[in-house]
Amino acid sequence: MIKSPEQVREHFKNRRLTVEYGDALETVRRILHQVEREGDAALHRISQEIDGCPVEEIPKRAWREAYEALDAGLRDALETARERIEAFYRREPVGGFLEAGPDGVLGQLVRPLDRVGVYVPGGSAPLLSTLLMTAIPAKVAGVGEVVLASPPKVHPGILAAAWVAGADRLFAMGGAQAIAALAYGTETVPRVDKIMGPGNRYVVLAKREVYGLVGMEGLPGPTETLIIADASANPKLLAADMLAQAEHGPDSEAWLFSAYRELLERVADELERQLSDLPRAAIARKALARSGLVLVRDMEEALELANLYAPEHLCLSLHDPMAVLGQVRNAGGVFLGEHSCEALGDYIAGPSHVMPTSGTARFGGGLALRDFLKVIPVVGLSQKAVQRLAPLGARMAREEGLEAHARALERRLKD
Ligand SMILES: NC(=O)c1ccc[n+]([C@@H]2O[C@H](COP(=O)([O-])OP(=O)(O)OC[C@H]3O[C@@H](n4cnc5c(N)ncnc54)[C@H](O)[C@@H]3O)[C@@H](O)[C@H]2O)c1
Ligand SMILES: N[C@H](CO)Cc1c[nH]c[nH+]1
Ligand SMILES: [Zn+2]
Repeated sequence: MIKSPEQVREHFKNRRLTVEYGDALETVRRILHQVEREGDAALHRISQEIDGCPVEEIPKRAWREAYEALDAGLRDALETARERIEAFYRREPVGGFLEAGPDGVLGQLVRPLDRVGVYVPGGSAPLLSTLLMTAIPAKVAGVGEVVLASPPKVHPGILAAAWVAGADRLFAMGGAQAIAALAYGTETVPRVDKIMGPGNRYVVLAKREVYGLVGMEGLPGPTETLIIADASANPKLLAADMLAQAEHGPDSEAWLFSAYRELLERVADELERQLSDLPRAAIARKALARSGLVLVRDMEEALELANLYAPEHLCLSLHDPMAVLGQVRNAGGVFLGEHSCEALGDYIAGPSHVMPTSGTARFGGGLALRDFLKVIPVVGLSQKAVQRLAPLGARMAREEGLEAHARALERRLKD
């Protein structure tokens, strides 16, 4: 069960979108094409075929009723999560600038997106936390309209979370057909400017296919975690944290790297013990079979492999995690110390749990306020600056063979 660094290095080097496996892409393209061409008729038909019912919009009245029916414990949890997520994103620095200098005015306007679609997974579990973790930052950013999509039958917890997050509309639709509806628009579903949120292979592949027609924050897919542990770590907590991500789906991954063989052996035993009464044990076992325990030489090798893998979650279950934080280059999010576990990040720590997977943390980060904003540069040069800069621009234009550009610049020059 314990793997060597050599066994995993090649796998890590060749990592690609997990979602590409199988024939899902063909299915996704067919669904996208049908919804683009036929609108609502195809959307309802496909939803009926795959998810057993047509698409419907769920009115806000039903969200409020679901919220009012919550037990006090869940209501408190959702409200506390909302406060913490909001407070976190209010701290993100995103301001533009407009500065008058010797050359006139230069700056950047920062504007929220008009309409954003948020996909809330609901296939294997109703991820109401994902709704909060995506719709709340959208609202903090000032997005005009937040349109939610989640597979039918929508769980009451998702309706309540929509109410807590202050979203605008909610459609019971899932998978590639939901992404198609949000990207192309139909008679009933409004076309959005950007689609945010994670999902399974159908959702991720559909997002990738419609990129360009709409924006997106990235391609967050099946969850993954990589823990680096030293001798100070508690095997029971390590096993619990691995299982917390492995239970998401058979295509999830949960890795533990340590230079302490005895610790890995104790975690292996502990995994078996904890799996014995875990409701989603069968799913978790499949995920663990794709990942597992790795005996590394030392901390340096652990960090080198972690940066190569670029995990969604990097958990530093170390006596002194701050000592190695500076060496982390590729990760969706970092969790410091065994108490700051990833499951806290999933629900209530503050930062969104929507993070890059399948190695996309090499070039993308966790969901941020700026994902909901556009930056618009502003140019307002003075006459004096134009006299100095236009000849230089004209010279560059002629080098590019663009005479009209050069002349447009030279017409600004005063004798
Ligand atoms: N990276 C992150 O930030 C993050 C956060 C939360 C969840 N996740 C991941 O999101 C994923 C959620 O997946 P899920 O399946 O539970 O929910 P989902 O809502 O993403 O997918 C369910 C939908 O998939 C479609 N579908 C299923 N089988 C199909 C088939 N054979 N053909 C066509 N369409 C099909 C159906 O329309 C269904 O409604 C999990 O892998 C989880 O790990 C990631
Ligand atoms: N770990 C998942 C992906 O980051 C998010 C999640 C939602 N609910 C529980 N967990
Ligand atoms: Zn999780």
